[in-house]
Order: sequence, then structure tokens, then C-alpha cells
Amino acid sequence: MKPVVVRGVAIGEGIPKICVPIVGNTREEILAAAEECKELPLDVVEWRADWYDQVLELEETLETARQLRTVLGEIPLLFTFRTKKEGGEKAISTQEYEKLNIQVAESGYVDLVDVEAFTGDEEVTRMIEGIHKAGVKVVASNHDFDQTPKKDEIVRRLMKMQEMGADIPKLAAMPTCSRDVLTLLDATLTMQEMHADRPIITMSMAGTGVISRLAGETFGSALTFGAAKKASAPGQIGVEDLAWILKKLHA
Ligand SMILES: O=C1C[C@@](O)(C(=O)O)C[C@@H](O)[C@@H]1O
Repeated sequence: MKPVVVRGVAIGEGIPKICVPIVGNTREEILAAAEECKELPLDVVEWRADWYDQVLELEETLETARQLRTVLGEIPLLFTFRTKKEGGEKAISTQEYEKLNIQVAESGYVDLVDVEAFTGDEEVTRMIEGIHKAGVKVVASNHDFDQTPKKDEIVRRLMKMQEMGADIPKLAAMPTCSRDVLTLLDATLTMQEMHADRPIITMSMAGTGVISRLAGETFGSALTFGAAKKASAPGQIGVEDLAWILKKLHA
């Protein structure tokens, strides 16, 4: 399995990498959060741009991305617009979503772009091509905030993302019981052992699923999300604790 390397960070090798989301509403808040990130034990920063008030004004978004890049220096940056239907803050038309992701990639300020894998095959294929053309990596994603799909279905979705050319397939699911967490972990391990030729990311959300955010090295999830001040999804623990636990488990 080949890791995905961004700005020297090898995702898919060794300890799972830590990603901290930024969820500010204004440019000021976003840049202040980025400043704080510089002091934290993290590998990647995610800009959850769906929280940004001006995200649908492209020029403003590109300017904020530019300033984010300046603040973050060499820290890899993942750009994510999480749509309302997958648990995000704002609804967006498919056309606008496609344009936003490609233009942000072309700006050169970000290293990875999140593409929701079930947006429509044609649109996803075009986005992956456009983002790759800009020299940027694609994290394909799928979120189920109500339930945990069956193991075969989780594997099928991750395989589809891989087949469509995503660099890193990612799936987050909500457990309704502890066994759902086992299902998610089982699917992750099966994917890693039998199907994946690239890193994948999975997580079971909320309190019941926290263990899945810590166990990536054992079961095959290459990156885990931890919170600075404000979490972007249920179940993210503080980044300092996360870094400590991952290090202990590794040792
Ligand atoms: O896809 C994900 C994973 C996530 O939903 C989580 O559960 O940690 C958090 C999101 O910010 C990110 O885009």
C-alpha cells in the first residue's frame, strides 16, 4: 500500500494522522483558528468551508484560502464543503459545488479536496479529474448520520470511491449500538486486507463510536479527526488527548 504524501506528511503509514477541522463563520474566526492550530499536535488542517458565511462568493473564498495558506505555512490543508444532505451547514447546487471544489483546487492554496462520492457519477468523475489536473489530492467521502450500513455496503461504497479514482476513500457512519462500531471496524479491516490499494479513512461517530477514532492503526484507518475548540462532528475528542492516546497505542 502506497501512502499519500502531502507536504511531507505520509497518510497511510505508521501512526494515523491527526486532522483538526476549522469551523469559523468569518474570515477573522477562520484565520484565528488557523493560528491556534500551529500550536497543536496535528498533521493536517481541514477547512470546513460550509461554515464560512461568504463561501458562496468565490472571490472571498479564494482570498480566505490564500490567507489560510499563509498562516498555515507547510501544514497540509484539506478543503471541505460538507453539504447539508451529508450533515453540513449549507445546501449548495451540484453545479456550484463542482465549480467551488475545482476552483479552490486550481488556486493552489489547498493540498486535498473532499468530494462527496455520491453526488452523481458524472459530476464526481469530473471533479476528481479537475482536482487532479490541479495537482491536488482527492478525499472522497460519504456520511451516514442516521445509521451504520451493513458491512458489505460499507465495503462497496469505499471500493466505489477507489474505483472512481479518489486518492483516499472516507466513510463516517452513526452507530445505533456497540455492534455497529464493530461492523464499521470489520469493514475497515476487510477493506484494508482485501481490497484497498490506497489509504482509507473510516469512523463511527458519537460517544459509542469514539473507540473507532483511536483504533485506526489496528484496523486500517489512516487519519482521524480531533477537535481544537469546536468539533465538526459528534464524537471527536480533543486533539491533545487524541495525540497522546495514538502515541501510547502505537508504543
Ligand atoms: O468527513 C469528515 C469526518 C467527520 O465527519 C468526523 O466524523 O470526524 C468530520 C468532518 O469535518 C470531516 O469532513
